[in-house]
Amino acid sequence: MLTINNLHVSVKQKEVLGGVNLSIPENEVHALFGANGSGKSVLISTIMGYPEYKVTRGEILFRGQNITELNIDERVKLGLGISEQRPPTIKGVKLEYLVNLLAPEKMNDETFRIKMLEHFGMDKFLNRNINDGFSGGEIKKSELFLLLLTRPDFLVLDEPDSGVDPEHLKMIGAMITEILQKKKQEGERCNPQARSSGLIATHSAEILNYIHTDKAHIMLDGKICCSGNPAVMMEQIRALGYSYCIECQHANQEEH
Ligand SMILES: Nc1ncnc2c1ncn2[C@@H]1O[C@H](COP(=O)(O)OP(=O)(O)OP(=O)(O)O)[C@@H](O)[C@H]1O
Repeated sequence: MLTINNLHVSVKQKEVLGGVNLSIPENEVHALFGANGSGKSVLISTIMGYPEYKVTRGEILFRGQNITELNIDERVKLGLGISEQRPPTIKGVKLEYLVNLLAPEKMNDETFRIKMLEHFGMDKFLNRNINDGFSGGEIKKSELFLLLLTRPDFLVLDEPDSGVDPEHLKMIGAMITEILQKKKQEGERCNPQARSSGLIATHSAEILNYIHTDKAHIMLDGKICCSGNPAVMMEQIRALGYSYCIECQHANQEEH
């Protein structure tokens, strides 16, 4: 569904991604690990088309279409959606305004109001400016809530578990699972196996206790250096740290 070929990205004339290759098939959710500054957020921002990140080489394909040169809004219309690591505070714009803009019919839908607004505790935030004075966990919830309204076909999440306590983590996991539920087409029977695809950057991998991920990748110095089973990889990172990835990569380079 998403294919990235030899992606090189610069910011302020400095190369920060140096040849990323990644492929995420339909119905799969992948995890992205990597030390601080390894390039996870840059990769995610480039997938979404944030203009400060300049693609100098390579391409991003979404469902076979080259989206490398498309604007953010064009990518969103094609079905990409993001929850940012540090979303902005928007003073003067109430959350309710965005909800009405994105999905006006939902506000009059009783099932939605009970299931989504009350269950996820979002009703009390509707009347507040977006993210203004929200706690870290509340910001994550509010981002995911907006994604729940649009249910993108491909979800990009930048550290949805950072700064979230264990109880809220469970709720964040439930929200992500709900977003990933494939939109049911009219007349189509619900297939619980069918879900949207996604890429989740995480340090702690705590969120992966609540969401099934099919594969994980480790970023090192602006490249994906390793891919494999998410649980096994996280166990190795916990035991050996990212310095082991550096040693492993050096050993591989010498071998070749
Ligand atoms: N706007 C920017 N201006 C200058 N450098 C940037 C900018 N955005 C990213 N970088 C640099 O790109 C590199 C990768 O940053 P990135 O935010 O992708 O790391 P990360 O893997 O997400 O780290 P963390 O886990 O700490 O969030 C870093 O060296 C960072 O300083």
